Amino acid sequence: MSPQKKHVEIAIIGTGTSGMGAYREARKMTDSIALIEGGEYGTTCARVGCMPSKLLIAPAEVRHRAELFSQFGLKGSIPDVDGAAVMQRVRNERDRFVAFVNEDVEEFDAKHKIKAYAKFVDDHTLALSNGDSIKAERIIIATGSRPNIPNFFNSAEDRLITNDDVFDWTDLPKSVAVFGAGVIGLELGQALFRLGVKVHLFGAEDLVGPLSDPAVRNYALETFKKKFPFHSSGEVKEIKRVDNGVQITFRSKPDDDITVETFDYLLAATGRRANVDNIGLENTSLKLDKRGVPLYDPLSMQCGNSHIFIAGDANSDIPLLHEASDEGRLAGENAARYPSVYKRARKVPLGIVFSDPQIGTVGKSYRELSENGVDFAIGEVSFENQGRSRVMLMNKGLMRLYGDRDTGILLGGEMIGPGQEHLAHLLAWTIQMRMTVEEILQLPFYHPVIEEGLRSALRVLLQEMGMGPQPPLNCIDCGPGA
Ligand SMILES: Cc1cc2nc3c(=O)[nH]c(=O)nc-3n(C[C@H](O)[C@H](O)[C@H](O)COP(=O)(O)OP(=O)(O)OC[C@H]3O[C@@H](n4cnc5c(N)ncnc54)[C@H](O)[C@@H]3O)c2cc1C
Ligand SMILES: NC(=O)c1ccc[n+]([C@@H]2O[C@H](COP(=O)([O-])OP(=O)(O)OC[C@H]3O[C@@H](n4cnc5c(N)ncnc54)[C@H](O)[C@@H]3O)[C@@H](O)[C@H]2O)c1
Repeated sequence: MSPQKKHVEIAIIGTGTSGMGAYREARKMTDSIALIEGGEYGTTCARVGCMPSKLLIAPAEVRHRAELFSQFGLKGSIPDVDGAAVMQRVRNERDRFVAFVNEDVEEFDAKHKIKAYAKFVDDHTLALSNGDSIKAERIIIATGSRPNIPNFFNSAEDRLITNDDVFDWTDLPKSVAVFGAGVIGLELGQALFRLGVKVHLFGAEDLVGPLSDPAVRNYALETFKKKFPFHSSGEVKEIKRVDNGVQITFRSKPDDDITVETFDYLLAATGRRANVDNIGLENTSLKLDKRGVPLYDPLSMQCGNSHIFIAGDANSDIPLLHEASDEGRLAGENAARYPSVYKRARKVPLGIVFSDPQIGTVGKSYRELSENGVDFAIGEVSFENQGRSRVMLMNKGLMRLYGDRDTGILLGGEMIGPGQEHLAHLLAWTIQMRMTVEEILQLPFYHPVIEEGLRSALRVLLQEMGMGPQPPLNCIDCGPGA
C-alpha cells in the first residue's frame, strides 16, 4: 500500500498515562485526533512501573514482618520464599492491571488509533515508522521516559537489566547488584533483599531517594545501611561479565579495601531519560533547555507560544503518575482550545517512596527553601519513641517540617518513617489549603496513632516559629508516646 498522508486537528504522540488523559480531554472537543503509540499499550505505570513494583514489595514486607515474630514473643519460623510463585503472582496481577488499561484503549475510537513511532519532520508534520505521515494543527508530546544507563554498565553485557526486565522474571535470581539509590533502586533493591536475594545497593554522593534535607538524608542512610549492604559513596573500579554473572570490583567507602563480588545481574536504576531526544525536535522551531526538553509553561503545558504541548515524563519535571495524568488532561484541553490556552494551578508536590521505612516529600523541599533564601523554621520529630510506632515495632523515623516565619503557614516537609504514605498526604492536603501550623493543630488527632508523631512535629514547628499559644511539648493530655 502506498504511504498514507493523514490530516488531523490534534496528534498525540504516546498512549501512556499522559497521552490517554490528553486524548480523553481533546476528544470532548474534536473528533479529528490521531492517538499514536509506537510501543505496547498498557502504560509504563501498569506494565513496568508503579504497579508491578508494589506487587514485588508486598510479599517482601509480609515476610519481613515474620522476621519480627520473636521480638513480639511469638514463636514461628520465617516463611521460605518460593521465587517462582512470588513472580507468578507479580506477573498475574500486573497482567490484570495492564488488561484494565487495554480495555480503556479498546474503547477509544479505532479510527483515532495509530500503531507506529512518530517523529517530527517540521512543526506540523509527523513521519510515522510505518511509512505514513500526519499533518496536525496541534501536537501533544506524551512520549514518557526510559531508563538512563551509563555507558560504564555496558560491560555487564547480557546481565545488564532495568525495571523493564524484572517483572517478566519467572523466578527470583540469587543475586543482584542494584545501581542507583534513588526511588527505583531503594524500592526494588530492598524488596529483592527481603525476598532472600543477595543484594548490594550502589549509590553515589550519599544521595538517598529524593531527600534533600541533610538531617533526614543522614538518618535514612544510617537506617538503610543497617538493613542491607548499601555503598552510598563507594567507588566502582570495574564491572566485568564473567562466566557466572557480573563481577563488580569496588570500594564501599573511599578509604576501604577493594572488594570483589559477583552477581547474577546488574540492575540499572540510575534515573530516567525523557523520550525527547529521538523524536526529531531538531526539525521544529521549538526552543530546548539544556536537557533537550522544549521550554514550556507548566501551568498550561504549552511549548512557548506554539501549537505544541508536552506532558508527563517527557518533560522530565515531575515524573510521577498523578502528575502525568494531570498534565495530560491539561495538555489535551489546551490543545483542543488552542489558540485560547488556559493556565491551571498545579497541585502541591507530593512524593512517596515505598521503602521500609517509607520516605515522604511534600510541598517545598529543604533544598528549594534554602537555595531561595526563605526564612523558614523547622519542626522535627523522631519516631523512635513515638507510641503507636513502638507498639507496632515500626519505631524508626525522622520527620522535619518547614514553616514560614512571617505567616505561620506550613511550607513543606521531608520525612522517613512508618506510615509516611498517609502522613505525607495529610500534609500535602493542608499545604494545598494554605493552612497555618496553628490551624492544622486545631484538627482532630486520635490516640494512639502514628499521626500523633506528626502533631508533635507541628507543635515543635509552632514553637520554633515563636507563634503561640504553645502547648507544652510532650504534654500529658497528648497521651503517652505522642
Ligand atoms: C519502576 C517504576 C516505578 C514507578 N513507581 C511509581 C509510583 O509508585 N508512583 C508514581 O507516582 N510514579 C511511579 N513511577 C513513575 C510513573 O510510572 C511515570 O511517571 C508515568 O508512568 C509516566 O507516564 P507517561 O504518560 O508520561 O509515560 P508512559 O506511560 O511511559 O507513556 C509514554 C508512551 O509513549 C510511547 N512513545 C514513546 N515515544 C514514542 C514515539 N516516538 N511515537 C509513538 N509513541 C511513543 C511509549 O511507548 C509509551 O507507551 C514509576 C516508574 C517506574 C519506572
Ligand atoms: N514511589 C514512586 O513514586 C516511584 C517509584 C519508582 C520510580 N518513580 C519515578 O521514577 C523516577 C526515576 O527513578 P530512579 O530511581 O531511576 O531515579 P532517581 O533520580 O530517583 O535516582 C537515580 C539515582 O541514581 C544515582 N546514580 C546516577 N548514576 C549513578 C551511578 N553511575 N552509580 C550509582 N548511582 C548513580 C543518582 O545519584 C540518583 O540517586 C523517579 O524520579 C520517580 O519520579 C517513582
